[in-house]
Amino acid sequence: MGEQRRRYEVLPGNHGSRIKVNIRGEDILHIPRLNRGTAFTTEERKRLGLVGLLPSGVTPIDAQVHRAYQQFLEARAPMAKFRRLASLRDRNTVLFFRLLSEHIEEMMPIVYTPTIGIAIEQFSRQLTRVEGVFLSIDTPEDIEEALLAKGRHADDIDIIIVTDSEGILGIGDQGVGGIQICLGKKSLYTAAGGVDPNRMISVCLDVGTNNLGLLNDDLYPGVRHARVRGKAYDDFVDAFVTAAQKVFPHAMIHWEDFGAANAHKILDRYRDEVCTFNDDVQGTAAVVGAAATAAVRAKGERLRDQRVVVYGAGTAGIGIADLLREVMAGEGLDPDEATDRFWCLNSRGLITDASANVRDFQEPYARDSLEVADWEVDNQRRISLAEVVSHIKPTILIGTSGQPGTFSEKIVREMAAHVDQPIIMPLSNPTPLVEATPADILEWTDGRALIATGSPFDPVPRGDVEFEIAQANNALVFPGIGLGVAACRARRVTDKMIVAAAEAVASMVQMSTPGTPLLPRINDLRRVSATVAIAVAQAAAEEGVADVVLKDPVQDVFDRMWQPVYPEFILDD
Ligand SMILES: NC(=O)C1=CN([C@@H]2O[C@H](COP(=O)(O)OP(=O)(O)OC[C@H]3O[C@@H](n4cnc5c(N)ncnc54)[C@H](O)[C@@H]3O)[C@@H](O)[C@H]2O)C=CC1
Ligand SMILES: CC(=O)C(=O)O
Ligand SMILES: [Mg+2]
Repeated sequence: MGEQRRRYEVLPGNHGSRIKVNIRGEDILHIPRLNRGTAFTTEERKRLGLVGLLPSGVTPIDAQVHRAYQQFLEARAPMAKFRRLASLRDRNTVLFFRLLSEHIEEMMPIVYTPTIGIAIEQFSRQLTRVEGVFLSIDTPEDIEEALLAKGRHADDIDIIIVTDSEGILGIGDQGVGGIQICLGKKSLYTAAGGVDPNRMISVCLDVGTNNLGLLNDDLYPGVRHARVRGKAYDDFVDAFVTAAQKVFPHAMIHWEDFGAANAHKILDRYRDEVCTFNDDVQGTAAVVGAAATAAVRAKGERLRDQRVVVYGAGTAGIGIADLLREVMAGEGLDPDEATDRFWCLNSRGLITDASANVRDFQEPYARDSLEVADWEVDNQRRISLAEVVSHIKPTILIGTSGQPGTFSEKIVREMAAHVDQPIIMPLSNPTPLVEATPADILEWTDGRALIATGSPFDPVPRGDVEFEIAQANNALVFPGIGLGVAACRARRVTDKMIVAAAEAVASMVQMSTPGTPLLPRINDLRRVSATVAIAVAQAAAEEGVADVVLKDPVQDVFDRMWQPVYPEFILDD
């Protein structure tokens, strides 16, 4: 097996903080998981052959964190901060995660949305060493070798985060630059969910790109042709899943930012066969399900009584509708009644049974065209959001369209004219793509709206109240789902496990005073993730898909969470 495996081995237990090493000297400083820079004590330097390779002073980790944080602050622009953090991550794993964990609210917008969107767009220009596995559709025979090249054994990997980069956030096709979204998600799996960073790999399926800017850029490092579609694409994905299962049979495959045509299709193709999870479909659904549940509870209502408009009926939007529908069914609605609570729009307006090019996963939500026969259409023959809002008087409005500013003042005021506390969630990322800003929504609703956004927003002061804005981002749930799946060795990720994650998050929300957010705060991510993990593992056991039954779920999940502390080295002779 690979070189890295032989050079060191993370021993089980103790939160991943005992490591057997059989290398000495400079090699240790070059492996981020082993390196601790000037924090190596004098004694360790002697044992590990590091004498003379570092300045003689010994810096405790707290001082290192302080220094790294000052360097972070000195970097002004978000991308400069991003580069600082990426470079630290590539030098010293423990210090990077200690810093990130201690400043998660401040640094998440750098390692994740919105700054990650810029990093992805600038990938070709900013290219440095990137961690990850790149699989090319032009050489599918190399897939297994490439997965093995990471030097990990069958049991070493819990999560494979994979993208084909067609639908990166709301910024579309980004070619191999999409690997950065996998790295951002990977950082959060560890910082929030305590998944050992060595137990994950990031994969980019390079199937070409239809981004003409990239195809015409000499610096673009991906395969230089248009996206391959159809059978060749499906066969490539299949070859990847087969190889991934063979090489890492216990790993959950996390799909990220596939295009609308493939995301639901791939999930449906594999969900009953392998342990697999689509973050945009299921992770987003769980967090929005939690926010919606918390909001209706605060209003003393139930989800089954809501009228829901989904603006942007793609990967995320329909995932959300599917989950809310399942919760409504759990509250006693039959499936048709539950489906009838949704009005979904795509770029062609309201989806009806007369709409063209309706995708399979959207079809259940197509409205009866007779019901809307006398509604007005715009000059492109579409039934617009404004028209839907004025007829339906929705209680919940969800934005997953990637279309900035589309929740206009007129639309929001119209919604608020009929509903006491409208629930409005403009979820599109990164920040510039938000359908409406929280400050505007609060202004247009006289502070009555209950809001959650996909990217972070500052609190909004209004009169005596400061409104904290919930961040309804799948980051609040996917780390806990991955942790829970790994802890109980789940063979599948079922809908009930996703609903359990949503319920776990909703149960942590206390909306006792005006202005409190609809979801737990980002500072609380580690506790949220552990709570989600326990709920997911319990649901997996109830569903009969867990290979390991947790005897003491709290202790078992906590024991599994990797902690950013420098490891004890056990020397191999
Ligand atoms: N907050 C969160 O956790 C998440 C947020 N998102 C965000 O949601 C947005 C969409 O992402 P995906 O669902 O993955 O993309 P997608 O491409 O699968 O779906 C976008 C949908 O929006 C529709 N659309 C486009 N223009 C429209 C218009 N003018 N009016 C109405 N609908 C329109 C498209 O037809 C499509 O159905 C992105 O900005 C993404 O960042 C996605 C996943 C998670
Ligand atoms: C958050 C996320 O997964 C997205 O915007 O695609
Ligand atoms: Mg995504």
